[in-house]
Amino acid sequence: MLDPIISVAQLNKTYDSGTIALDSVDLDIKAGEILALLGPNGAGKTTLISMICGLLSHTSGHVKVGGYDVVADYRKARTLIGLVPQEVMLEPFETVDSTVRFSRGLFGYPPDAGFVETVLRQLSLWDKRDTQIKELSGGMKRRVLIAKALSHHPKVLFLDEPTAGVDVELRKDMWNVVADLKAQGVTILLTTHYIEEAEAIADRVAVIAKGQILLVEDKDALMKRMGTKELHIQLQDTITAIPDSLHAYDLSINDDKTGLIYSYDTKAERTGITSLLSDISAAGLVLRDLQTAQSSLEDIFVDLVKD
Ligand SMILES: Nc1ncnc2c1ncn2[C@@H]1O[C@H](COP(=O)(O)OP(=O)(O)OP(=O)(O)O)[C@@H](O)[C@H]1O
Repeated sequence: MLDPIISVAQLNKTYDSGTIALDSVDLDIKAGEILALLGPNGAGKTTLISMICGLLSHTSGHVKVGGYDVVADYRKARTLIGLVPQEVMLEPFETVDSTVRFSRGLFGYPPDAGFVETVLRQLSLWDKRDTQIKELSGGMKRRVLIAKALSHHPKVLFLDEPTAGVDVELRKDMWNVVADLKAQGVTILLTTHYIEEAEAIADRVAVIAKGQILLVEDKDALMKRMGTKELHIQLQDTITAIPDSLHAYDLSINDDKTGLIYSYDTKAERTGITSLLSDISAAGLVLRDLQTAQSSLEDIFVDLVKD
């Protein structure tokens, strides 16, 4: 990989309690990509993000952001990073506008009303600029967290569960915001429990469980490699046993015994569907309906972490 913007090497974290939260983690993130970090509760996602952001000390290993070591060159590395934390931490009596302006100042940037307006408009917060934080809905507060993180022109944005507790409409809005940021060249690392979120917006997917990275792969390639497709064949009459003449096919009877499910590999030269359908009719079974179903990233994820 050419010059990753984030480079994590052999990172370990053992908390004082003895919990091993990260176990030899290696992870490179390319500039401009959206990487979704998926993992069950307690997998180590927040620990990893906090360590990349230099907020938490590590037991051993190295993390570089934009070429700067997050411990030795903390300040330089931190200026490149925008962090949207999982928990909403905002001053309730401040307005949206002052929250974002203040955060920009903290990073040493001079006031720039035009830039702040652009950020607020991008996040559909412009109309709320004079509203106090305490009067905003939960979803709007999350947007303010993003605006705050963007106030100092970060090159890398960390979104820790950006849409937790947000309704479906706002979630899709947020996905558009993330797509806009990517178009501007911002690298994004996002953690999420909504796997359809990763499926919708990520370029690559990393799966972490028990502090270990199980896989990092291009999302489309992963779905192609691990995904299977099913053909659901509804029959005119109920079926209790698969006819002998169909035993060569990977078939099962569906739960309500009204049809067959055929699993096939989309990458194989032949799916076998044509011959299956003619063999079904030769076996005296009458078709009523056909449907295909593709396994989702969620199915793949569950498969990966079930052990
Ligand atoms: N400050 C701490 N002290 C001791 N153990 C901790 C601390 N913070 C986290 N842990 C433990 O480290 C492990 C990883 O936690 P972490 O919060 O990184 O997981 P996560 O993947 O972000 O989980 P979630 O999806 O629930 O947010 C867990 O076993 C957790 O209990």
